[in-house]
Amino acid sequence: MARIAFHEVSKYYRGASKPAVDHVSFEVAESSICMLLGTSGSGKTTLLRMVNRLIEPSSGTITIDGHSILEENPIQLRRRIGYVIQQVGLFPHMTIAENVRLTAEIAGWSKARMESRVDELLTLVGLDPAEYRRRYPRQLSGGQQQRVGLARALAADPAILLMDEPFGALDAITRVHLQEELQRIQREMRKTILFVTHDVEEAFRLGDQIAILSEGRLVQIGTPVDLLLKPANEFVSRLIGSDNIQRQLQYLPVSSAMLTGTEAAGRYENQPRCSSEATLLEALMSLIASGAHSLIVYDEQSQAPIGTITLSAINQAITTARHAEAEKTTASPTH
Ligand SMILES: Nc1ncnc2c1ncn2[C@@H]1O[C@H](COP(=O)(O)OP(=O)(O)OP(=O)(O)O)[C@@H](O)[C@H]1O
Repeated sequence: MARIAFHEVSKYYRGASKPAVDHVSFEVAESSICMLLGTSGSGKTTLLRMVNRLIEPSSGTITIDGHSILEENPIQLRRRIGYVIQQVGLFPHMTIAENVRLTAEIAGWSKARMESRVDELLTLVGLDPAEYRRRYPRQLSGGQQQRVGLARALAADPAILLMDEPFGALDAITRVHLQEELQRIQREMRKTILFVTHDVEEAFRLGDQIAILSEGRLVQIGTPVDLLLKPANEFVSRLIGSDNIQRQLQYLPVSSAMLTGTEAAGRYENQPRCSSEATLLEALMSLIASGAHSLIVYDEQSQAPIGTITLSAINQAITTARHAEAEKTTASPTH
């Protein structure tokens, strides 16, 4: 259990003319990933670090499962919250196993349990324990060190993970590998994750929800599809590139372009199939690969046919979204 709720949270740093975080309210559902996305200085890190009380809010409340974190001892609180940062921060004079074990020790695991736990964790993050447990941090690449950072954060089995640009310093290929690893681990572990990034692609790839911040304020929060289909204003639209064709294909569901009823009538015979949960890109690839004029869209749960999808319907959906965006931009030149 770990639902995080922010209620009217603000942070004023001493001497600053504006708040770093300004009356922010939203919730992160249990076992979900919420990405904090925004330009530099928008308050992402400040908001994140208020959850484990490395920074105290000036006003407002933060609750975990309905209980205010301000009423909890900060040390106890941090024991049940994993924290991963870009600089990793491994102890250089300790082996990898010792670095990971330290967190498990703090959490009070028995000695025997700890040994197997370290190996389990290293395996979980894709490092062979036999090869890596005796190495020192300097003998690991940046990506491998970040894997250890994740293992260490998971060592005490926290329900919550706070991640602050953990993959920001890695090259693009390693970053995608680690994002995929995190997705795999999350399918198994179901943590509640708050993840700071300024990389839109990363936010879309990992986020169940994306919270968009600007100048300390929460501008919009929603699923990647919500943001693509209904960006709250031009700032959001520009930030996420809502008119980016590739992004639309990658993230919009088949349902946003599907033909139903009379439009689709008579087309259910002998056509290749496509799941209702597929993306437009997956549908497009199937259309190209099969050479078919259309695909029958099947409901993922009931397996009943619910419509069809064609190349021109996909084109139409994307064109409509782009026109809607262009009209919005013309109507409201400022955000
Ligand atoms: N300790 C501090 N004292 C005073 N001001 C601070 C402090 N830490 C951050 N700030 C200011 O608060 C604002 C928000 O900073 P924060 O680091 O939370 O933003 P961010 O969105 O995480 O930025 P970045 O992506 O560049 O890390 C910035 O204007 C920053 O200068």
